[in-house]
Amino acid sequence: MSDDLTTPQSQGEAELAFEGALRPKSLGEFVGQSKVRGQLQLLLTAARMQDRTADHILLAGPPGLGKTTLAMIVAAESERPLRMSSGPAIQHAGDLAAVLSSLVPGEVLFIDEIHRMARSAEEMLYLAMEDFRIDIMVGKGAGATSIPLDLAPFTLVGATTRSGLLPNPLRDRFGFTAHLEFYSDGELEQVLDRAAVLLELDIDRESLAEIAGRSRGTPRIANRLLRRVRDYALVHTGRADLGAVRAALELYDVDALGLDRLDRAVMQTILTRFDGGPVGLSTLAVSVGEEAETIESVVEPFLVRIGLISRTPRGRVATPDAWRHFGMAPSSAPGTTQQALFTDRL
Ligand SMILES: Nc1ncnc2c1ncn2[C@@H]1O[C@H](COP(=O)(O)OP(=O)(O)OP(=O)(O)O)[C@@H](O)[C@H]1O
Repeated sequence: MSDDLTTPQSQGEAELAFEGALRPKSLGEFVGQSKVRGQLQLLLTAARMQDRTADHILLAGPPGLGKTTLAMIVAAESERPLRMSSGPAIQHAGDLAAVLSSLVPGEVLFIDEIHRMARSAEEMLYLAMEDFRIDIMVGKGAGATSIPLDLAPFTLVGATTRSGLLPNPLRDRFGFTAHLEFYSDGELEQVLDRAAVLLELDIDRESLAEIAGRSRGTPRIANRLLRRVRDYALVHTGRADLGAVRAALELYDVDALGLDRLDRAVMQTILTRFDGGPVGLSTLAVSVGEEAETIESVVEPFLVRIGLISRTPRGRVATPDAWRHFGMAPSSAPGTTQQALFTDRL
């Protein structure tokens, strides 16, 4: 993926430090997702009242909506230590055994991108989640034996952008699955307001609303756009007002709907090369030179959500709103789309 300002994935050390400073530390500070907050609050309170570890929790949803933040909050609210790992870091059952066997009682284990864990580790995790026990294989072939190892009780918090890829036996072992939704503009305004206070940035409500409207329902993107607006105000205008917001976001190619370069490339491909679709995911990915997974988990949910494309059994189709947004008329016969009419409105 490119280094676009609107990429919902986190980008590098500087952003990690910035995000760390802005992360809400408790459920009370966490903006939006009120249903999930209520569900988590109940689960954690019940566990605390019975002095036991909370049930395992699966956090599902697109990147940048607060899964890591919620895992940290689960540990903080339960007053337990937190261990962080990720699916790509667990490529063998042994990697997982090393983590699990070193957990202290009650620890919260966060596994980000849990759908990318090795299959052999997944199987080890089933037993660990259910019985707090693993079987360690020693030796190979006919002489191999398995040695049972008891684990300290722990709470697993798994995060995934692709819950559909998790095998059922793993999904079933989570006591609770939280489905995180994109944030409303009003909720993003609250996220931005809180961030502006923490960054000591003087910015008016109208400007916050403008940034919120271009943030693709994603707090990570909202905070990142705010940072660029802060830079713009510092270098050019001296104040973070509506003019600075519009100029900064135009400079970074973020349009009025929050579409970025990749979104526009996808839409242009569907509209102009495939006459509005339907077009299959892999064809689309090849046409725009991007991985199918990125299109499916990042670009498409947003474009569907704002009503520019719809998914049909035969592929992705541009909606009438998409033709309108891009100032184009749908063609009546395939291959005759009037590309000359194309104006990529900002
Ligand atoms: N509900 C929220 N209220 C305030 N800030 C939030 C909220 N959710 C997320 N953020 C902010 O957005 C940023 C990204 O959040 P986080 O890292 O938790 O997302 P994520 O879903 O784990 O993303 P990824 O899947 O890429 O790991 C953080 O800086 C965090 O402070």
